[in-house]
Amino acid sequence: MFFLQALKYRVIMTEKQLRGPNRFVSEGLASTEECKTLVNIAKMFAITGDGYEGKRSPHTVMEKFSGFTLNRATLLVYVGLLDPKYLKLYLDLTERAKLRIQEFFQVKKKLYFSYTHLVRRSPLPDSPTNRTDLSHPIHADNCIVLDDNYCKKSSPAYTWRDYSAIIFLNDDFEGGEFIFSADLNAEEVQGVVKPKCGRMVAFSSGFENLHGVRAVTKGSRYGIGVWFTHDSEHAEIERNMAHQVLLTQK
Ligand SMILES: O=C(O)CCC(=O)C(=O)O
Ligand SMILES: [Fe+2]
Repeated sequence: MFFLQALKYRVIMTEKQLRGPNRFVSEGLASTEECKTLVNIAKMFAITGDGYEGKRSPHTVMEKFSGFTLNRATLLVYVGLLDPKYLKLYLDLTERAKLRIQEFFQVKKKLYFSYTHLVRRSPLPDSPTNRTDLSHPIHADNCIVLDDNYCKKSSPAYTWRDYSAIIFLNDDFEGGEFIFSADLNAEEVQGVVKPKCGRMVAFSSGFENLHGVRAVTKGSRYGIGVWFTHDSEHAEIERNMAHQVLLTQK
């Protein structure tokens, strides 16, 4: 059902256009049908703060963040509230992302999923459309940026993350561009990625890849964040559970 449209996967931006190391943007990872399906599922099941320790607005007070974690998708299938084909699609799409990342970066060492998170970002009703804050301030994914020259690789940062990716699912909203920046204030933006169904931005998770998200000023932005690690201790156990649950559904 999900492969009605042949996918033409291709890398559209690399280090040169994005002006920094270990980063790329690709298209055609997901079909229109697949994006629509996942957006609809998220509309039904995303919960405020899911995957953000319950916080409604973890990155800016101007927006509401709702999540649909792999964990909850699995649970919903387990209790019979979600058709297993949707969990399978969630797994398949993110698996495709992993293969493409391994291919592009020529990853030789074993790579594990570490965390998978479908997120909706929506402006709160009273937030102005001309706001200048970011939906997600500039940060690195595996260390805490203390200043423009130093990133501390210690808790509460997810220090084990080696590669990061965002799979975008829609474009019917305003703002919400993903940006790579040379500095914490987004004064020197190196690359701008406009979300769109099937587009993916992927990069190594360290200080070399400072990034953030511009304010979402209208509508809702849906994307799946996927993080990978070489450290088996931090492999996503929810993914194994999801596969186990799918086996019992046959
Ligand atoms: O949603 C995005 O485009 C980026 C999110 C992000 O950088 C993060 O969650 O660490
Ligand atoms: Fe990030």
